[in-house]
Formats: sequence, C-alpha cells, structure tokens
Amino acid sequence: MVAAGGTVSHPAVALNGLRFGWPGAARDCLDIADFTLAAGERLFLHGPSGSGKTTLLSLIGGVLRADAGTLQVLGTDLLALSGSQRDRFRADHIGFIFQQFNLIPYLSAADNIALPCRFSPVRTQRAGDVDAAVARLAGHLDLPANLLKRPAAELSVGQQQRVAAARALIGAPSLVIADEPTSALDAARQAAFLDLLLDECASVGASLLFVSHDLRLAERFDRSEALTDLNTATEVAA
Ligand SMILES: Nc1ncnc2c1ncn2[C@@H]1O[C@H](COP(=O)(O)OP(=O)(O)OP(=O)(O)O)[C@@H](O)[C@H]1O
Repeated sequence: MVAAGGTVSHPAVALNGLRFGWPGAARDCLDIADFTLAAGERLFLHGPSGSGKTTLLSLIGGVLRADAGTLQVLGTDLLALSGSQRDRFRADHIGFIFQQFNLIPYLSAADNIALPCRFSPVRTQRAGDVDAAVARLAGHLDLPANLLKRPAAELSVGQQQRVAAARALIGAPSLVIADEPTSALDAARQAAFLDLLLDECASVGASLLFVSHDLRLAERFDRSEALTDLNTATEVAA
C-alpha cells in the first residue's frame, strides 16, 4: 500500500500460520492461519475468557515469541528480533493499555503518562515538548491539572484508566493495543472512555486493537472479530 506522501504504509499487523503454546501445556493456545489489521484500522477483538486474547496481544506486542509462522507488526518481522530488540520496538511504536493498567503507584499521574518517553527517544521526539504533550492528552482525556500531580495510587479506577490511555497515546505510537480497558467502568464511563480513545487514535492515525468481552462496544469500531473464529487451536482451559 502506498500512502499519499509516496511512502509505503504497512498493515499494522499481518500474521500467517501463527502458533503458540504455553510451556508445559498439552496443546497449543493459539493457531491462527491468517489475520491482518490494516494501517489506521480500529478493530474490536472478542472471545470468551481463556480463549487466548491476552496471549495474542502479548505476541503482537512482542512480549511473547511465537513458536511458528510469520508475524509482521508495522512492517517489522517480530520473529526475527531478539527479546531486547522486541522490547525496544514495543517501546518505540506500540502503546499498551493493560487490563490492570500497570501504573507505577508512587509516581504522579503526569510522570506515569510521560513514562514511555523516558524509555524511548523515538516517542520523546514525536511528543516534542513532553510536558505540553502530557497536558494536551490529559485535557483530552478529562484529567484535571491538579489531579496530574497526585500519585497514581490515589486516583479512582476510572482516572487510572484514563492515565493508562494517555500513557499509551503519548508520542503517537503507530499501534495502540488495549486489553479490556473498560472492564472496571460503568456503562456511561465506558462510552465516554471509548469516545476519547477512538478520537485520539484517529487524530494521531494510530491503528487500534481493542480486546473486550463486551459485545455492546463492537459497533463503535471499524471491524469486529471473534478470536474463536480465527483460532483453530483446541486447548481446553483447565
Ligand atoms: N503465563 C501463563 N502460563 C501458562 N498458561 C497461561 C499463561 N497465561 C495464560 N495462560 C493460558 O493461556 C490460555 C489463554 O489465556 P489468555 O489470558 O490469553 O486468555 P484471555 O482470552 O485473554 O482470557 P480473559 O478474557 O479471561 O483475560 C488460558 O488457558 C490460560 O490458562
């Protein structure tokens, strides 16, 4: 695919014949023949508990390494990279919103948001003025300035969720991966959070891979996929 400026734009994710089994497990957890997330696409991925959603996100994010197949993320062959190269790639190009947020409790909300820039000169360069980028994202995500100075541990769950989203978005990563980021919110807060996340991804042109059990959210996305339709592995959850 060739983008308007003449540069080649790769799919955010392209995988074929991807297999992964947890060490010691009797059967593979994932066996996916084919899956693509287009550049700029916002995809809703759902599936029952234990179906392998978090495992797939960990493979795409380079936290885990597949046992077989091909996995290109933003045009980079993740299976050709070492663990530390995958860590660098993730820090530079992927914004992760984890199920449990993974904020550093004693750091302020602002320092949590700025954290990816401390680990990635690429993200810092794209963010420009990091303090201004933190303030801009916090504003978009409805996090007041006085709250930014408080340690993450003192924030409500909904506030922590929005800090986690701002941290994922700072420095305009090309791919945002969100693992059940709305599960702790009530319906009204879920809808508001989703509006903000979808808008922010659109404004920086990021692709979004969003995992949830909650099928009511699916209509907000460009596309919805069931992992059980993609995955032919037959592991039975213990
Ligand atoms: N660290 C691990 N070691 C061994 N097995 C694991 C590990 N993490 C997950 N699994 C197994 O892999 C399978 C898929 O788990 P995974 O967390 O990917 O599912 P999920 O669809 O994200 O579930 P949930 O919706 O409950 O978060 C499960 O059978 C689980 O027991």
